[in-house]
Amino acid sequence: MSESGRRNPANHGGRDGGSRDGGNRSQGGGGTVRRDAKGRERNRGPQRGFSASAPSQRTRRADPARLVAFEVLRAVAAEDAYANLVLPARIRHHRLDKRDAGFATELSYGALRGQGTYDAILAACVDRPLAKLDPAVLDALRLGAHQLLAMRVPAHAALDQTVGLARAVIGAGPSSLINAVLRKVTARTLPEWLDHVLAGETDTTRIDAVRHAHPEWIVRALRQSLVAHGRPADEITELLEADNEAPVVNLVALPGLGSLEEALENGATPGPLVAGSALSSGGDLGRLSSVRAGTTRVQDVGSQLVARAVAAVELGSSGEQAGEKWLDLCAGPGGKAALLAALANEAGASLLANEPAPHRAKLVSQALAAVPGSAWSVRTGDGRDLGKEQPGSFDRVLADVPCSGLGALRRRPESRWRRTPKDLAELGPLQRELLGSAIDAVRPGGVVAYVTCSPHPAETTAVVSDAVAGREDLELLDAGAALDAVSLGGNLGAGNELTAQLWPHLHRTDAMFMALIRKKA
Ligand SMILES: C[S@@+](CC[C@H](N)C(=O)[O-])C[C@H]1O[C@@H](n2cnc3c(N)ncnc32)[C@H](O)[C@@H]1O
Repeated sequence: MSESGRRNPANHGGRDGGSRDGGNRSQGGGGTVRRDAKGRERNRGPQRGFSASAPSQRTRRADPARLVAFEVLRAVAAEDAYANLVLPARIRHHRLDKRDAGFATELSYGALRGQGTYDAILAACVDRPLAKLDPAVLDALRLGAHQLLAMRVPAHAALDQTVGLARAVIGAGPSSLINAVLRKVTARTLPEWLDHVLAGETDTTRIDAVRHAHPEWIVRALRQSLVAHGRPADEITELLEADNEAPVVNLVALPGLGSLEEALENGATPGPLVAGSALSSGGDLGRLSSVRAGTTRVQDVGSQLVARAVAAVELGSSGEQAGEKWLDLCAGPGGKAALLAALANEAGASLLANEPAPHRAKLVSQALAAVPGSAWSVRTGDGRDLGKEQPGSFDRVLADVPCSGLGALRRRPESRWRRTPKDLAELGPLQRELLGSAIDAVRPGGVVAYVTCSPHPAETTAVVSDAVAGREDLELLDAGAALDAVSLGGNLGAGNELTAQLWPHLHRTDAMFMALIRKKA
Protein backbone atom coordinates (compact mmCIF):
# COMPACT_ATOMS: atom_id res chain seq x y z
CA MET A 1 0.00 0.00 0.00
CA SER A 2 1.18 3.49 -0.70
CA GLU A 3 1.25 5.35 2.57
CA SER A 4 2.54 8.62 1.32
CA GLY A 5 -0.84 10.16 0.78
CA ARG A 6 0.24 10.69 -2.82
CA ARG A 7 -1.31 8.26 -5.20
CA ASN A 8 0.97 5.36 -5.98
CA PRO A 9 1.88 5.64 -9.68
CA ALA A 10 1.25 1.89 -9.96
CA ASN A 11 -2.21 2.48 -8.56
CA HIS A 12 -3.08 4.78 -11.39
CA GLY A 13 -6.77 4.45 -10.94
CA GLY A 14 -8.64 6.08 -13.72
CA ARG A 15 -5.78 6.59 -16.16
CA ASP A 16 -6.90 3.65 -18.22
CA GLY A 17 -10.49 3.77 -17.28
CA GLY A 18 -12.70 5.78 -19.49
CA SER A 19 -14.91 6.32 -22.29
CA ARG A 20 -16.30 4.40 -25.11
CA ASP A 21 -17.67 7.34 -27.04
CA GLY A 22 -14.28 8.63 -28.03
CA GLY A 23 -14.79 11.50 -25.63
CA ASN A 24 -14.79 11.44 -21.91
CA ARG A 25 -17.91 9.67 -20.88
CA SER A 26 -18.79 6.12 -20.03
CA GLN A 27 -22.12 4.77 -19.00
CA GLY A 28 -22.49 5.08 -15.30
CA GLY A 29 -26.08 4.33 -14.57
CA GLY A 30 -28.37 7.06 -13.37
CA GLY A 31 -25.64 9.48 -14.28
CA THR A 32 -22.51 9.05 -16.30
CA VAL A 33 -18.92 8.79 -15.26
CA ARG A 34 -16.93 11.53 -16.95
CA ARG A 35 -13.32 10.71 -17.54
CA ASP A 36 -10.74 13.04 -19.04
CA ALA A 37 -8.42 12.25 -21.92
CA LYS A 38 -6.22 10.25 -19.58
CA GLY A 39 -9.18 8.34 -18.32
CA ARG A 40 -9.28 10.03 -14.92
CA GLU A 41 -12.77 10.65 -13.69
CA ARG A 42 -13.39 14.37 -13.86
CA ASN A 43 -13.70 15.91 -10.49
CA ARG A 44 -16.67 18.20 -10.32
CA GLY A 45 -16.19 19.04 -6.67
CA PRO A 46 -13.60 19.07 -3.93
CA GLN A 47 -11.32 16.03 -3.98
CA ARG A 48 -12.83 14.41 -0.93
CA GLY A 49 -16.33 15.72 -1.35
CA PHE A 50 -19.24 13.55 -2.34
CA SER A 51 -22.82 13.87 -3.34
CA ALA A 52 -25.13 14.90 -0.57
CA SER A 53 -28.08 13.26 -2.24
CA ALA A 54 -29.73 10.31 -0.58
CA PRO A 55 -28.83 6.88 -1.93
CA SER A 56 -32.29 6.54 -3.44
CA GLN A 57 -31.67 9.56 -5.65
CA ARG A 58 -28.37 8.34 -6.93
CA THR A 59 -27.33 6.04 -9.68
CA ARG A 60 -29.08 2.71 -10.06
CA ARG A 61 -26.98 1.16 -12.73
CA ALA A 62 -23.52 -0.25 -12.56
CA ASP A 63 -20.58 1.38 -14.30
CA PRO A 64 -19.34 -1.50 -16.52
CA ALA A 65 -15.70 -1.21 -15.39
CA ARG A 66 -16.72 -1.39 -11.72
CA LEU A 67 -19.13 -4.21 -12.49
CA VAL A 68 -16.28 -6.20 -14.01
CA ALA A 69 -14.13 -5.59 -10.93
CA PHE A 70 -17.02 -6.65 -8.68
CA GLU A 71 -17.56 -9.84 -10.69
CA VAL A 72 -13.86 -10.65 -10.43
CA LEU A 73 -13.88 -10.25 -6.64
CA ARG A 74 -17.03 -12.37 -6.37
CA ALA A 75 -15.57 -15.16 -8.54
CA VAL A 76 -12.35 -15.15 -6.51
CA ALA A 77 -14.21 -15.33 -3.19
CA ALA A 78 -17.11 -17.60 -4.10
CA GLU A 79 -15.64 -19.87 -6.76
CA ASP A 80 -11.96 -19.94 -5.81
CA ALA A 81 -11.26 -18.46 -9.25
CA TYR A 82 -7.94 -16.91 -10.27
CA ALA A 83 -8.28 -13.18 -10.93
CA ASN A 84 -5.82 -13.25 -13.83
CA LEU A 85 -8.03 -15.79 -15.63
CA VAL A 86 -11.46 -14.36 -14.75
CA LEU A 87 -10.63 -10.73 -15.47
CA PRO A 88 -9.90 -11.01 -19.23
CA ALA A 89 -13.05 -13.10 -19.69
CA ARG A 90 -15.24 -10.53 -17.88
CA ILE A 91 -13.59 -7.66 -19.80
CA ARG A 92 -14.43 -9.43 -23.06
CA HIS A 93 -17.96 -10.26 -21.91
CA HIS A 94 -18.71 -6.63 -21.04
CA ARG A 95 -16.80 -5.36 -24.11
CA LEU A 96 -14.78 -2.83 -22.12
CA ASP A 97 -12.62 -0.51 -24.13
CA LYS A 98 -8.93 -0.11 -23.32
CA ARG A 99 -9.39 2.60 -20.70
CA ASP A 100 -12.21 0.84 -18.90
CA ALA A 101 -10.25 -2.42 -19.02
CA GLY A 102 -7.30 -0.65 -17.38
CA PHE A 103 -9.58 0.82 -14.74
CA ALA A 104 -11.20 -2.57 -14.03
CA THR A 105 -7.77 -4.19 -13.78
CA GLU A 106 -6.38 -1.64 -11.35
CA LEU A 107 -9.55 -1.71 -9.28
CA SER A 108 -9.90 -5.49 -9.02
CA TYR A 109 -6.19 -6.23 -8.54
CA GLY A 110 -5.73 -3.34 -6.11
CA ALA A 111 -8.75 -4.31 -4.01
CA LEU A 112 -7.62 -7.95 -3.91
CA ARG A 113 -4.00 -7.17 -3.03
CA GLY A 114 -5.00 -4.58 -0.46
CA GLN A 115 -7.71 -6.68 1.16
CA GLY A 116 -5.97 -6.99 4.55
CA THR A 117 -5.46 -3.25 4.85
CA TYR A 118 -8.96 -2.40 3.67
CA ASP A 119 -10.55 -4.95 5.98
CA ALA A 120 -8.74 -3.43 8.96
CA ILE A 121 -10.09 0.01 7.99
CA LEU A 122 -13.59 -1.23 7.17
CA ALA A 123 -13.73 -3.07 10.50
CA ALA A 124 -13.38 0.33 12.17
CA CYS A 125 -16.35 1.64 10.16
CA VAL A 126 -18.81 -1.25 10.49
CA ASP A 127 -20.81 -1.97 13.63
CA ARG A 128 -20.40 -5.76 13.40
CA PRO A 129 -17.62 -8.22 12.60
CA LEU A 130 -16.84 -8.19 8.86
CA ALA A 131 -17.40 -11.97 8.80
CA LYS A 132 -21.07 -11.31 9.56
CA LEU A 133 -21.51 -9.18 6.42
CA ASP A 134 -22.89 -10.66 3.22
CA PRO A 135 -19.67 -11.52 1.29
CA ALA A 136 -20.96 -9.56 -1.73
CA VAL A 137 -21.39 -6.48 0.46
CA LEU A 138 -17.87 -6.89 1.80
CA ASP A 139 -16.48 -7.10 -1.75
CA ALA A 140 -18.33 -3.91 -2.73
CA LEU A 141 -16.92 -2.18 0.36
CA ARG A 142 -13.39 -3.31 -0.56
CA LEU A 143 -13.84 -1.90 -4.06
CA GLY A 144 -15.11 1.37 -2.61
CA ALA A 145 -12.26 1.56 -0.11
CA HIS A 146 -9.64 1.00 -2.81
CA GLN A 147 -11.11 3.76 -4.97
CA LEU A 148 -11.37 6.17 -2.06
CA LEU A 149 -7.95 5.48 -0.54
CA ALA A 150 -5.61 4.48 -3.34
CA MET A 151 -6.95 5.59 -6.72
CA ARG A 152 -7.23 8.96 -8.35
CA VAL A 153 -10.98 8.75 -8.33
CA PRO A 154 -12.89 11.72 -6.90
CA ALA A 155 -14.57 10.71 -3.65
CA HIS A 156 -18.06 11.53 -4.91
CA ALA A 157 -17.60 9.30 -7.96
CA ALA A 158 -16.14 6.45 -5.93
CA LEU A 159 -19.02 6.67 -3.47
CA ASP A 160 -21.89 7.22 -5.92
CA GLN A 161 -20.73 4.61 -8.39
CA THR A 162 -20.03 1.96 -5.75
CA VAL A 163 -23.42 2.51 -4.15
CA GLY A 164 -25.01 2.43 -7.63
CA LEU A 165 -23.24 -0.83 -8.37
CA ALA A 166 -24.44 -2.31 -5.06
CA ARG A 167 -27.98 -1.12 -5.72
CA ALA A 168 -27.94 -2.73 -9.15
CA VAL A 169 -26.40 -6.06 -8.28
CA ILE A 170 -26.95 -6.64 -4.54
CA GLY A 171 -30.06 -4.65 -3.57
CA ALA A 172 -31.34 -1.41 -2.10
CA GLY A 173 -30.95 -2.41 1.58
CA PRO A 174 -27.26 -3.33 1.35
CA SER A 175 -26.55 -0.26 -0.76
CA SER A 176 -27.63 1.98 2.14
CA LEU A 177 -25.20 0.19 4.45
CA ILE A 178 -22.45 0.50 1.85
CA ASN A 179 -23.22 4.20 1.46
CA ALA A 180 -22.99 4.76 5.22
CA VAL A 181 -19.76 2.80 5.63
CA LEU A 182 -17.98 4.37 2.67
CA ARG A 183 -18.93 7.84 3.86
CA LYS A 184 -17.05 7.01 7.07
CA VAL A 185 -14.07 5.84 4.99
CA THR A 186 -13.94 9.23 3.25
CA ALA A 187 -13.19 10.89 6.58
CA ARG A 188 -9.47 10.00 6.46
CA THR A 189 -6.69 9.47 3.94
CA LEU A 190 -4.94 6.10 3.82
CA PRO A 191 -1.99 7.22 6.01
CA GLU A 192 -4.44 8.70 8.52
CA TRP A 193 -6.45 5.48 8.56
CA LEU A 194 -3.34 3.37 9.05
CA ASP A 195 -2.26 5.53 11.99
CA HIS A 196 -5.77 5.26 13.39
CA VAL A 197 -6.24 1.49 13.14
CA LEU A 198 -2.70 0.79 14.33
CA ALA A 199 -2.75 3.29 17.22
CA GLY A 200 -1.22 1.59 20.27
CA GLU A 201 -0.19 -1.49 18.29
CA THR A 202 3.30 -2.68 19.25
CA ASP A 203 3.50 -6.00 17.41
CA THR A 204 5.72 -5.21 14.40
CA THR A 205 4.42 -8.20 12.46
CA ARG A 206 0.84 -6.98 12.83
CA ILE A 207 1.91 -3.44 11.90
CA ASP A 208 3.70 -4.67 8.73
CA ALA A 209 0.78 -6.94 7.89
CA VAL A 210 -1.81 -4.16 8.04
CA ARG A 211 0.37 -1.46 6.49
CA HIS A 212 1.47 -3.65 3.58
CA ALA A 213 -1.57 -5.90 3.19
CA HIS A 214 -0.07 -9.34 3.81
CA PRO A 215 -1.29 -12.04 6.22
CA GLU A 216 0.73 -12.00 9.43
CA TRP A 217 2.08 -15.53 8.91
CA ILE A 218 3.46 -14.52 5.50
CA VAL A 219 5.16 -11.45 7.00
CA ARG A 220 6.82 -13.76 9.53
CA ALA A 221 7.70 -16.36 6.85
CA LEU A 222 9.23 -13.75 4.52
CA ARG A 223 11.20 -12.10 7.33
CA GLN A 224 12.53 -15.52 8.30
CA SER A 225 13.40 -16.14 4.63
CA LEU A 226 15.39 -12.91 4.35
CA VAL A 227 17.45 -13.78 7.40
CA ALA A 228 17.95 -17.40 6.26
CA HIS A 229 19.39 -16.10 2.97
CA GLY A 230 21.73 -13.60 4.62
CA ARG A 231 19.61 -10.48 4.17
CA PRO A 232 18.79 -8.02 6.98
CA ALA A 233 15.40 -8.62 8.64
CA ASP A 234 14.45 -4.97 8.19
CA GLU A 235 14.39 -5.40 4.42
CA ILE A 236 10.96 -6.90 5.00
CA THR A 237 9.28 -3.54 4.38
CA GLU A 238 10.87 -3.18 0.94
CA LEU A 239 10.01 -6.79 0.12
CA LEU A 240 6.36 -6.35 1.12
CA GLU A 241 6.17 -3.11 -0.86
CA ALA A 242 7.64 -4.85 -3.92
CA ASP A 243 4.93 -7.50 -3.60
CA ASN A 244 2.33 -4.74 -3.92
CA GLU A 245 3.74 -3.28 -7.13
CA ALA A 246 2.08 -4.36 -10.33
CA PRO A 247 4.85 -6.42 -11.95
CA VAL A 248 6.28 -5.22 -15.24
CA VAL A 249 5.66 -7.78 -17.99
CA ASN A 250 8.91 -9.57 -18.88
CA LEU A 251 9.37 -11.00 -22.36
CA VAL A 252 11.82 -13.56 -23.67
CA ALA A 253 12.70 -14.23 -27.29
CA LEU A 254 13.32 -17.96 -27.62
CA PRO A 255 16.99 -18.24 -28.66
CA GLY A 256 17.41 -18.98 -32.35
CA LEU A 257 13.65 -18.74 -32.92
CA GLY A 258 12.18 -15.49 -31.63
CA SER A 259 12.91 -11.80 -31.91
CA LEU A 260 12.22 -8.84 -29.65
CA GLU A 261 12.26 -6.37 -32.51
CA GLU A 262 8.49 -6.07 -32.76
CA ALA A 263 8.09 -5.72 -28.99
CA LEU A 264 10.79 -3.02 -28.86
CA GLU A 265 9.11 -1.16 -31.72
CA ASN A 266 5.92 -1.26 -29.66
CA GLY A 267 7.38 0.40 -26.59
CA ALA A 268 9.13 -2.45 -24.74
CA THR A 269 12.64 -1.77 -23.46
CA PRO A 270 15.60 -4.18 -23.39
CA GLY A 271 15.78 -6.17 -20.13
CA PRO A 272 18.75 -5.09 -18.03
CA LEU A 273 19.40 -8.46 -16.35
CA VAL A 274 19.52 -11.02 -19.11
CA ALA A 275 20.12 -11.05 -22.86
CA GLY A 276 17.15 -11.76 -25.10
CA SER A 277 14.68 -10.24 -22.63
CA ALA A 278 12.53 -7.12 -22.69
CA LEU A 279 10.30 -5.25 -20.27
CA SER A 280 6.86 -4.20 -21.40
CA SER A 281 4.68 -1.87 -19.38
CA GLY A 282 1.51 -3.20 -20.94
CA GLY A 283 -0.39 -2.92 -24.14
CA ASP A 284 -1.95 -5.78 -25.98
CA LEU A 285 0.97 -8.18 -26.37
CA GLY A 286 -1.33 -10.64 -28.15
CA ARG A 287 -1.16 -8.30 -31.15
CA LEU A 288 2.53 -9.03 -31.68
CA SER A 289 3.02 -11.70 -34.33
CA SER A 290 6.06 -13.16 -32.51
CA VAL A 291 3.96 -13.57 -29.35
CA ARG A 292 1.16 -15.16 -31.35
CA ALA A 293 3.70 -17.51 -32.94
CA GLY A 294 4.97 -18.49 -29.47
CA THR A 295 8.59 -17.60 -30.28
CA THR A 296 8.44 -14.57 -27.97
CA ARG A 297 6.92 -15.38 -24.61
CA VAL A 298 5.94 -13.72 -21.36
CA GLN A 299 8.31 -15.02 -18.68
CA ASP A 300 9.67 -13.60 -15.45
CA VAL A 301 13.34 -12.69 -15.72
CA GLY A 302 14.14 -14.88 -12.70
CA SER A 303 12.78 -17.90 -14.58
CA GLN A 304 14.76 -16.94 -17.66
CA LEU A 305 17.97 -16.73 -15.64
CA VAL A 306 17.36 -20.10 -14.01
CA ALA A 307 16.65 -21.87 -17.32
CA ARG A 308 19.71 -20.32 -18.94
CA ALA A 309 21.90 -21.28 -15.97
CA VAL A 310 20.69 -24.89 -16.17
CA ALA A 311 21.64 -25.00 -19.86
CA ALA A 312 25.04 -23.38 -19.36
CA VAL A 313 26.37 -24.81 -16.10
CA GLU A 314 29.55 -26.83 -16.43
CA LEU A 315 29.15 -30.59 -16.19
CA GLY A 316 31.53 -32.94 -14.43
CA SER A 317 32.85 -34.85 -17.39
CA SER A 318 32.10 -35.42 -21.07
CA GLY A 319 30.41 -32.05 -20.73
CA GLU A 320 29.89 -31.44 -24.41
CA GLN A 321 26.43 -30.16 -25.17
CA ALA A 322 25.90 -32.05 -28.43
CA GLY A 323 23.72 -35.06 -27.88
CA GLU A 324 23.00 -34.24 -24.25
CA LYS A 325 19.77 -35.37 -22.63
CA TRP A 326 17.97 -32.80 -20.51
CA LEU A 327 14.99 -33.35 -18.19
CA ASP A 328 12.45 -30.86 -16.87
CA LEU A 329 10.92 -32.94 -14.08
CA CYS A 330 8.00 -30.63 -13.15
CA ALA A 331 7.36 -28.81 -16.40
CA GLY A 332 3.76 -27.55 -16.31
CA PRO A 333 2.69 -25.11 -17.65
CA GLY A 334 5.90 -25.06 -19.67
CA GLY A 335 7.48 -21.61 -19.22
CA LYS A 336 11.00 -22.79 -18.42
CA ALA A 337 10.58 -25.86 -20.64
CA ALA A 338 10.03 -23.64 -23.70
CA LEU A 339 13.25 -21.71 -23.08
CA LEU A 340 15.14 -24.91 -22.22
CA ALA A 341 13.87 -26.63 -25.38
CA ALA A 342 14.99 -23.68 -27.53
CA LEU A 343 18.42 -23.76 -25.87
CA ALA A 344 18.56 -27.55 -26.29
CA ASN A 345 17.64 -27.12 -29.96
CA GLU A 346 20.59 -24.74 -30.42
CA ALA A 347 22.95 -27.03 -28.52
CA GLY A 348 21.96 -30.23 -30.31
CA ALA A 349 20.51 -31.59 -27.06
CA SER A 350 17.00 -32.97 -26.41
CA LEU A 351 14.60 -32.14 -23.61
CA LEU A 352 12.12 -34.46 -21.90
CA ALA A 353 9.43 -32.33 -20.25
CA ASN A 354 7.51 -34.21 -17.57
CA GLU A 355 4.22 -33.19 -15.97
CA PRO A 356 1.71 -35.40 -14.12
CA ALA A 357 -1.45 -33.33 -14.57
CA PRO A 358 -2.81 -34.09 -18.08
CA HIS A 359 -4.26 -30.62 -18.65
CA ARG A 360 -0.95 -29.05 -17.63
CA ALA A 361 1.00 -31.52 -19.81
CA LYS A 362 -1.13 -30.25 -22.70
CA LEU A 363 -0.10 -26.69 -21.83
CA VAL A 364 3.54 -27.83 -21.90
CA SER A 365 3.09 -29.26 -25.43
CA GLN A 366 1.48 -25.97 -26.49
CA ALA A 367 4.35 -23.95 -24.98
CA LEU A 368 6.89 -26.13 -26.78
CA ALA A 369 5.09 -26.08 -30.13
CA ALA A 370 7.21 -23.19 -31.45
CA VAL A 371 10.42 -25.24 -30.98
CA PRO A 372 11.31 -27.90 -33.58
CA GLY A 373 9.85 -31.23 -32.43
CA SER A 374 13.20 -33.01 -32.77
CA ALA A 375 14.41 -31.12 -29.68
CA TRP A 376 11.75 -32.17 -27.17
CA SER A 377 9.15 -34.66 -25.99
CA VAL A 378 6.52 -34.54 -23.27
CA ARG A 379 5.85 -37.28 -20.68
CA THR A 380 2.66 -37.24 -18.65
CA GLY A 381 3.54 -38.90 -15.37
CA ASP A 382 4.71 -38.63 -11.79
CA GLY A 383 8.20 -37.20 -11.56
CA ARG A 384 8.88 -39.32 -8.50
CA ASP A 385 8.99 -42.42 -10.73
CA LEU A 386 11.46 -41.09 -13.27
CA GLY A 387 14.57 -41.60 -11.17
CA LYS A 388 13.77 -45.31 -10.85
CA GLU A 389 12.58 -45.70 -14.44
CA GLN A 390 15.51 -43.92 -16.06
CA PRO A 391 18.37 -43.87 -13.53
CA GLY A 392 21.60 -42.06 -14.47
CA SER A 393 20.15 -41.06 -17.84
CA PHE A 394 20.21 -37.28 -17.99
CA ASP A 395 23.01 -34.70 -18.26
CA ARG A 396 20.95 -31.83 -16.86
CA VAL A 397 17.80 -32.00 -14.74
CA LEU A 398 15.60 -29.12 -13.70
CA ALA A 399 13.47 -29.88 -10.63
CA ASP A 400 11.22 -26.79 -10.43
CA VAL A 401 9.10 -28.33 -7.71
CA PRO A 402 5.58 -27.43 -6.53
CA CYS A 403 6.00 -24.87 -3.73
CA SER A 404 4.08 -22.36 -1.64
CA GLY A 405 4.70 -19.62 -4.22
CA LEU A 406 5.63 -17.12 -1.50
CA GLY A 407 8.12 -15.60 -3.93
CA ALA A 408 5.54 -14.82 -6.61
CA LEU A 409 2.81 -13.09 -4.60
CA ARG A 410 2.92 -9.98 -6.77
CA ARG A 411 1.72 -11.97 -9.79
CA ARG A 412 -1.52 -13.30 -8.34
CA PRO A 413 -3.24 -10.58 -6.34
CA GLU A 414 -5.44 -13.00 -4.39
CA SER A 415 -2.86 -15.70 -3.69
CA ARG A 416 -1.52 -14.28 -0.41
CA TRP A 417 -4.97 -14.59 1.17
CA ARG A 418 -5.42 -18.17 -0.07
CA ARG A 419 -2.18 -19.65 1.14
CA THR A 420 -1.94 -21.18 4.58
CA PRO A 421 1.04 -22.13 6.74
CA LYS A 422 0.02 -25.73 6.07
CA ASP A 423 1.18 -25.33 2.43
CA LEU A 424 4.75 -25.03 3.65
CA ALA A 425 4.59 -28.14 5.82
CA GLU A 426 2.60 -30.29 3.42
CA LEU A 427 4.79 -29.79 0.36
CA GLY A 428 8.04 -30.76 2.11
CA PRO A 429 7.79 -34.54 1.55
CA LEU A 430 6.88 -34.16 -2.16
CA GLN A 431 9.71 -31.67 -2.69
CA ARG A 432 12.19 -34.08 -1.09
CA GLU A 433 10.97 -37.04 -3.14
CA LEU A 434 11.13 -35.08 -6.38
CA LEU A 435 14.67 -33.88 -5.66
CA GLY A 436 15.65 -37.48 -4.79
CA SER A 437 14.20 -38.68 -8.09
CA ALA A 438 16.03 -35.91 -9.99
CA ILE A 439 19.31 -36.95 -8.38
CA ASP A 440 18.67 -40.59 -9.31
CA ALA A 441 17.86 -39.57 -12.90
CA VAL A 442 21.07 -37.57 -13.47
CA ARG A 443 24.22 -39.31 -14.70
CA PRO A 444 27.55 -39.09 -12.85
CA GLY A 445 29.01 -35.70 -13.81
CA GLY A 446 25.53 -34.34 -14.54
CA VAL A 447 23.84 -31.47 -12.71
CA VAL A 448 20.45 -31.13 -10.98
CA ALA A 449 18.97 -27.66 -10.49
CA TYR A 450 16.55 -27.56 -7.55
CA VAL A 451 14.33 -24.51 -8.02
CA THR A 452 11.38 -22.93 -6.18
CA CYS A 453 9.49 -19.66 -6.54
CA SER A 454 9.61 -19.39 -2.78
CA PRO A 455 12.45 -18.12 -0.60
CA HIS A 456 11.29 -19.97 2.52
CA PRO A 457 14.05 -22.09 4.09
CA ALA A 458 11.65 -25.00 4.72
CA GLU A 459 11.28 -25.52 0.97
CA THR A 460 14.68 -24.26 -0.18
CA THR A 461 17.87 -24.71 1.86
CA ALA A 462 16.40 -27.34 4.22
CA VAL A 463 15.34 -29.59 1.31
CA VAL A 464 18.73 -29.25 -0.37
CA SER A 465 20.70 -29.87 2.87
CA ASP A 466 18.68 -33.03 3.51
CA ALA A 467 19.34 -34.27 -0.04
CA VAL A 468 23.11 -33.81 0.03
CA ALA A 469 23.69 -34.74 3.70
CA GLY A 470 25.93 -37.78 3.94
CA ARG A 471 26.16 -38.14 0.14
CA GLU A 472 29.84 -38.21 -0.82
CA ASP A 473 28.82 -38.50 -4.47
CA LEU A 474 27.12 -35.10 -4.57
CA GLU A 475 28.61 -31.60 -4.57
CA LEU A 476 26.93 -28.22 -4.41
CA LEU A 477 28.03 -25.84 -7.16
CA ASP A 478 28.02 -22.05 -6.78
CA ALA A 479 24.52 -21.27 -8.05
CA GLY A 480 24.99 -17.50 -7.71
CA ALA A 481 28.05 -17.66 -9.95
CA ALA A 482 26.04 -19.74 -12.45
CA LEU A 483 23.35 -17.04 -12.53
CA ASP A 484 26.00 -14.32 -12.86
CA ALA A 485 27.52 -16.20 -15.81
CA VAL A 486 24.27 -15.97 -17.80
CA SER A 487 23.26 -12.48 -16.65
CA LEU A 488 24.29 -9.08 -17.93
CA GLY A 489 26.36 -8.41 -14.81
CA GLY A 490 23.85 -8.59 -12.00
CA ASN A 491 26.06 -9.89 -9.14
CA LEU A 492 23.12 -12.14 -8.35
CA GLY A 493 24.83 -14.52 -5.96
CA ALA A 494 25.96 -11.82 -3.55
CA GLY A 495 25.16 -12.45 0.09
CA ASN A 496 24.44 -16.14 -0.22
CA GLU A 497 26.37 -19.30 0.36
CA LEU A 498 26.41 -21.73 -2.56
CA THR A 499 22.70 -21.46 -3.22
CA ALA A 500 21.17 -18.44 -4.99
CA GLN A 501 18.15 -16.40 -3.99
CA LEU A 502 16.61 -13.67 -6.17
CA TRP A 503 14.33 -11.03 -4.62
CA PRO A 504 11.55 -8.81 -6.00
CA HIS A 505 12.82 -5.77 -4.05
CA LEU A 506 16.44 -6.22 -5.17
CA HIS A 507 16.28 -7.78 -8.63
CA ARG A 508 12.70 -6.97 -9.72
CA THR A 509 12.19 -10.70 -10.36
CA ASP A 510 10.12 -13.29 -8.55
CA ALA A 511 11.89 -14.59 -5.43
CA MET A 512 13.34 -17.63 -7.22
CA PHE A 513 15.64 -19.97 -5.32
CA MET A 514 18.16 -22.20 -7.08
CA ALA A 515 20.62 -24.82 -5.87
CA LEU A 516 22.90 -26.70 -8.29
CA ILE A 517 23.86 -30.23 -7.27
CA ARG A 518 26.45 -32.09 -9.33
CA LYS A 519 26.79 -35.85 -9.13
CA LYS A 520 30.48 -36.59 -8.96
CA ALA A 521 31.82 -38.37 -12.06
C1 LIG B 1 6.35 -24.70 -9.97
S1 LIG B 1 5.41 -25.55 -11.11
C2 LIG B 1 6.54 -25.71 -12.46
C3 LIG B 1 6.61 -24.48 -13.31
C4 LIG B 1 7.27 -24.76 -14.65
N1 LIG B 1 8.61 -25.27 -14.48
C5 LIG B 1 7.31 -23.52 -15.52
O1 LIG B 1 8.34 -22.83 -15.56
O2 LIG B 1 6.31 -23.22 -16.19
C6 LIG B 1 5.40 -27.18 -10.48
C7 LIG B 1 4.74 -28.21 -11.37
O3 LIG B 1 4.96 -29.48 -10.76
C8 LIG B 1 3.86 -30.29 -11.05
N2 LIG B 1 3.86 -31.46 -10.15
C9 LIG B 1 3.07 -31.70 -9.07
N3 LIG B 1 3.33 -32.92 -8.58
C10 LIG B 1 4.30 -33.46 -9.34
C11 LIG B 1 4.94 -34.71 -9.36
N4 LIG B 1 4.66 -35.66 -8.48
N5 LIG B 1 5.85 -34.94 -10.34
C12 LIG B 1 6.15 -33.98 -11.25
N6 LIG B 1 5.57 -32.77 -11.28
C13 LIG B 1 4.65 -32.52 -10.34
C14 LIG B 1 2.68 -29.36 -10.88
O4 LIG B 1 1.55 -29.88 -11.57
C15 LIG B 1 3.22 -28.08 -11.51
O5 LIG B 1 2.87 -28.03 -12.86
